[in-house]
Amino acid sequence: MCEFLPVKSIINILCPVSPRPRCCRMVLCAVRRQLLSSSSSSSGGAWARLLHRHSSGCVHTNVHDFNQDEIREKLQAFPGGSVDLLKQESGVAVLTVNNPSRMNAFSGSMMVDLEERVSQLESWTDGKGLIVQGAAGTFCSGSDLNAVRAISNPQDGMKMCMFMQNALTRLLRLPLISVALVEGRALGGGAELTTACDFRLMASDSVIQFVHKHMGLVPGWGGAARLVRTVGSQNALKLLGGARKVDAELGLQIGLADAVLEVPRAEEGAGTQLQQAEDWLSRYTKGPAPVIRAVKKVVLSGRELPLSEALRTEKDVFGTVWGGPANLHALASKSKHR
Ligand SMILES: CCCC(=O)SCCNC(=O)CCNC(=O)[C@H](O)C(C)(C)COP(=O)(O)OP(=O)(O)OC[C@H]1O[C@@H](n2cnc3c(N)ncnc32)[C@H](O)[C@@H]1OP(=O)(O)O
Repeated sequence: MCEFLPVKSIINILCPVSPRPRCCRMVLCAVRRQLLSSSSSSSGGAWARLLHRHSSGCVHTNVHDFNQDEIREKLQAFPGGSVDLLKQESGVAVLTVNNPSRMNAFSGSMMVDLEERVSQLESWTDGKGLIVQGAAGTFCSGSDLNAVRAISNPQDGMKMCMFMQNALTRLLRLPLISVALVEGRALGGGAELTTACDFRLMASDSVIQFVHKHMGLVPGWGGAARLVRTVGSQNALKLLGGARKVDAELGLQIGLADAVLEVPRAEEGAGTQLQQAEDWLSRYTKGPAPVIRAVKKVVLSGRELPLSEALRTEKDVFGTVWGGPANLHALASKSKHR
């Protein structure tokens, strides 16, 4: 995955017309000089990265041959199932991977659906939280093996991989606090999907398993990189190298699971697992959206950026809430934190 946009591409974004007017050429020369001279400094790099993200919203645009539209068209040739989004007034949305006849395996069109739903969530300014679940009591059995067989050539495999890395990276970077509600099985790409959420809640009888090794593969949707950051490299090596089944107990022990949900028993009044997930998440999504979103942004920048850049981002995000309505209200109410 490339983080930096080449200087040439930045220049093209700033002035896409050709031939460029003389006045434009002079300004662009100065910009190019500045970018090249500061490319080794963190501020130049940060600026280039920022431009890159803002210009495309896409993680892979600077990788040779990555053409989102072309890949979308290819993926649409493998239809079936859907990825559904329900935005609720509470500010918590529910994203459902829905292909129950194949244990919620991802068809090609579902990959395209997923990317579209992520785009919708990116522009949902009132959002605070997200629950990702599978339909009909099981999470997701990875990519649809019928589609995998049909696109088993390396070129198409790479394209699918980049498409899903892009969609899942954007999912994790949403300014929403996200949780994967794992019921039944999360296998292969399904296990990778759980790592694209901030938290994982496992039903007591559920299993997360990176079965890639058994398929002669390694994760390709960004799941290995995220798994290492979540459970550490030793545990990640065990889970990937042994294709080890992670039940709820092991999940809690290694930090892959954040909580285990009760088996719902109507007579005892335990809510459905979705209701339990909403209750669990509510401790983090209680409060005004700008504050919750700011929390996610500072944690995200702390996780992804070098310290100097993370500190700068933290300052910028702080500036968006300092003196804001929630801050002024708290000051006026002289709240005590006992
Ligand atoms: C970079 C991404 C890498 C990947 O994700 S590779 C894919 C990894 N996933 C797998 O290999 C899952 C293979 N499936 C299984 O192990 C089992 O089906 C599974 C999920 C444990 C469920 O077992 P059972 O409860 O016994 O149910 P079952 O096998 O009869 O499955 C019910 C129907 O679902 C289908 N299914 C399950 N997983 C699928 C998949 N990934 N792609 C396509 N179809 C899939 C399965 O073929 C069966 O369909 P049918 O009833 O025979 O028509």
